[in-house]
Amino acid sequence: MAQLSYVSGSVGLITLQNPPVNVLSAATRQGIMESMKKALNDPKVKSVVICGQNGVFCAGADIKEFGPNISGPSIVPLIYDIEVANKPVVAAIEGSALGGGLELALTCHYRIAHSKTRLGLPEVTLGLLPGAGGTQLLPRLIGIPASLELITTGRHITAAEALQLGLVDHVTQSDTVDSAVKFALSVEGEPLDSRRISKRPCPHLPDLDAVFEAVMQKVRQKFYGAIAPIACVQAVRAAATLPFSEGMKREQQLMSTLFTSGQARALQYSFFAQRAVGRWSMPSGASWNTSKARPVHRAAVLGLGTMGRGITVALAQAGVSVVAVEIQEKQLNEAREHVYATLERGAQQSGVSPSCANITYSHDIQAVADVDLVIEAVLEDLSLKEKVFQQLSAICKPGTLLCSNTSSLDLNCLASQTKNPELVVGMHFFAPAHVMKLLEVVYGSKSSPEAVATAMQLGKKMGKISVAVGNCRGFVGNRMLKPYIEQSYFLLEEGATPELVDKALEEFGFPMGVFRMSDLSGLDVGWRVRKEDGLAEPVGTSGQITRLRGGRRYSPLGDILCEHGRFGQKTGLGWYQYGRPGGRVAKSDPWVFNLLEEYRARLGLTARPIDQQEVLERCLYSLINEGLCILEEGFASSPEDIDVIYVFGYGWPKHRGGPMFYASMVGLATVLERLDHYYRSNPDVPSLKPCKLLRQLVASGSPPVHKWKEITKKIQNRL
Ligand SMILES: CC/C=C\CC(=O)SCCNC(=O)CCNC(=O)[C@H](O)C(C)(C)COP(=O)(O)OP(=O)(O)OC[C@H]1O[C@@H](n2cnc3c(N)ncnc32)[C@H](O)[C@@H]1OP(=O)(O)O
Repeated sequence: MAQLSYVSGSVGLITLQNPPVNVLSAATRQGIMESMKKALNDPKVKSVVICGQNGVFCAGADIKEFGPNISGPSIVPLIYDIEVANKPVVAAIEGSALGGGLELALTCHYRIAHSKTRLGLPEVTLGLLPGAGGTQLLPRLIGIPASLELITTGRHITAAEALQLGLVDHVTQSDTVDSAVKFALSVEGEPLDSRRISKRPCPHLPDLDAVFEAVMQKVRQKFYGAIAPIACVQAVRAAATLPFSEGMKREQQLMSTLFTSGQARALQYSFFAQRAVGRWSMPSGASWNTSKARPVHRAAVLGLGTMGRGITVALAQAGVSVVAVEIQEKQLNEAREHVYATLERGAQQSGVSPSCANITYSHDIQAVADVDLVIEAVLEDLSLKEKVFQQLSAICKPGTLLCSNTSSLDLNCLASQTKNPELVVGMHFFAPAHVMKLLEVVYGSKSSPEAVATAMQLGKKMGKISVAVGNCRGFVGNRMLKPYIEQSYFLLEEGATPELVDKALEEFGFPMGVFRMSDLSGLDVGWRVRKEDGLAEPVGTSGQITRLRGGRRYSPLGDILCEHGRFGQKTGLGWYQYGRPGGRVAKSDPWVFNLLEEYRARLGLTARPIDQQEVLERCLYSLINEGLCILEEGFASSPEDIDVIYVFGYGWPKHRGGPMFYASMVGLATVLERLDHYYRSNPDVPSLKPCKLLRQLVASGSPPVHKWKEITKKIQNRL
C-alpha cells in the first residue's frame, strides 16, 4: 500500500499504492509509516520524495473506513513524524491532493505540483473539518482569509492558484516525480526549521475579530443549518489565536463532535450516492456495465427558449459541436446573443477561452440531418412535440438518438411518432441548464440500453450528475413534488399562510419555501397542466368552489391566483408581491391574506393554528411516501437515485442526505405513524396513504437505506 524504493543514489521514494485514488486506508497509513521509518534510518538516504501511484497523489482519508472502529495508525501522529524528520521530505503532487492527502503534503518540507493537479480541503463537504492538522497548518502557510475561504467551501484549486497562494513551492509541466527527485537532491543537507509549517506563526491580521465575525455570519447564511462550516471557522480561529499544540487540541475536539454527527453521515452517504447513480440499471436487467455508449461528436438542440439556450451552452462548454435550431428568426438572434454572452461570462470566470466556435445556428430543422444526437427543447405541448419527433425521425441520419427535454410528458407517445422508438430517451435538464448539476435520463418502454448509456455518458461529459429513471408522470423529481405542493395548498386552506409554510421549509434547509419557489418558476406552468388534466376549472361568477375533484381533495387556490394574472415573479405578483414584473424580492401581500380569509369564509372553513412541525410532516412525509411508491413501482432503481435527484435538482439540504436518507434518520416507523395519522383525518388525499414499501420496510425492522433494494425487489416480484 506504500512502497519504498531508492532513486538517484540518495533519494528514498515512497509511492502510495492504493488504487484508484490512493486513499489513506489503514494499510496505506501503515505502509507510509514503515517506509518513512526505513528511509529515515537508512544512512544512504539523504532526502525523501512522497508520490502516488498512477498519477494521483492522494484523495485523503478513506471515507469508507469512517465509523466507530477505525483500525491502523491514526493520521495525525503519522504525518507529524514527517514534519519532524531530519531529512528533507518533498511531496510530488499530481492528479489530486485532497483532504488528508493535502495535509500529508503540508507536513512535507517542500511541495512540487504538476500543472494539472487539483488541490483542496473538501472535508467540509463531508460534514467534517480538515482534522489532520489542516486547519492549523494552512493558515500558517497561506494566511487566514485564504484559508477560511478554502476550508469553509472545500473548493478544489488549480496548481497555478496554489502557487499564487504559496501553497506549493513549484509547478511543473513535466514529470512530477522526476522534478521532485531533482529538487530533493538540490536541498539535501539544508536546514529544515524554516520549512516546518507548524513552527511558523500565523500571519498577523489586524482586525481579527471583525474578519471572523464577518466570515461566521456569511457561513451561517450560505450553509444554513450546516454545522461543519461553523466548526471550520472555529478551528481556524484557534490557529490564529493559540499556539500550534493548543490549536491542534481544539481541532481534534471540534472534529470529534463532527465525526459522529448525523450531518456527516448524510454528507458521506451523499458522496457515495453521487457515484452510485452512475451504476444505473433498467427493469429489463440492462445496466451500465452491459451497455455501451455511442460517441456523440455533434449534437443538435431544437428550440432555443430558456432551456434550449442553457443546454446549448452546456454542450458547447463540454466540447461538443452543436447545431442550435430555432424556427423563429427573432428568437434565434436573441438566443445567439444570449448564448454568446453566457459563454463569455463563463470563460471569464473559469479563465479558459469561450467555446462559441463549437456552435452553428440555423432556423431550418433540416440542419439536424447529420448530427449524432438531438435534444428537443420546444414548448411543453404534447401535440407540438409529437410533430417535432415525426419530423426528426424523417430528417435525421439513421441511428441518431432523439432526446426530449420534456419535464412531464409521456416519452412513449413521443417515441411512437418515430421509426426507431428504441433511439428515443428523455434528457430532463433543470433550469438554468448550464448551471444545475442534475440530469434525469428517462427511458421509455422501448428505449434501448445503448440509448440510455449514451445519454448518461453525454450528461457526465457535460458535468452533470445523471440519474436514469423510468417514464412515469413527472418522472421522479416532479412526481414527488406534486403531493408536496398539494399539502402546502391544503395547509393554506386550513389556516396557514405562505410565509409560515415557507419559513418552516427554509428553516429545514431548502433555499426557498414552496411558495417562493412557485413564484420563481411561474404559477402558470402548473395551471396549464391542471387545465389539461381537467382539474383546474374557473371559479366563475356563481362563486361555487368544489374541493373534491375526481374523488380526491383538490385545492383551487393556485388556479385562483392565476385567474387574477398572478403568475409569480414574472408578473410581479404571485403568492408574494415583487414590486414590478421580474422583481426578485418577495414581500408579504395583504391581497393574499384577504383572499385566503374570503376563501375560507366562502367554504365555511375555520382557520386553526398550524405549527412548523405539522408543515414539515405533511409536506415532507407525503413527498417521501411518493418517493417510496416510485421505488416500489420500479421507476427509480434505488433510494440513492431519489436522494441525488432531490439534493441536486430540488434544493433538498445536502446535510440531510435526501428524502429517503432523511426518512431513515427520522425513523421509518415514525414516518409511517404520522402518515397513517394524517391519512385517517384526510381519507380523500391518497398521497397520504402509506405505500406498501413503507409498511414492508417497517415490518422488516427499518433496515438502512443501502439494504432497501432487497425488500423493493421482493415487492416488485410479487406485483
Ligand atoms: C483525520 C481525518 C483526515 C482527513 C479527512 C479526509 O481526508 S476526508 C476525505 C477528503 N477527500 C475527499 O473528499 C476527496 C473525495 N474524492 C474525490 O473528490 C474524487 O474521488 C477525486 C479524488 C477528485 C477523483 O474523482 P474521479 O471522478 O476521478 O473518481 P471518483 O470520484 O469516481 O472516485 C473513484 C473511486 O474512488 C472512491 N473514492 C474517492 N475518494 C475516496 C475517499 N476519500 N475515500 C474512499 N473512497 C474514495 C470513489 O468512491 C470511487 O469509488 P467507486 O467504487 O469507483 O465508485
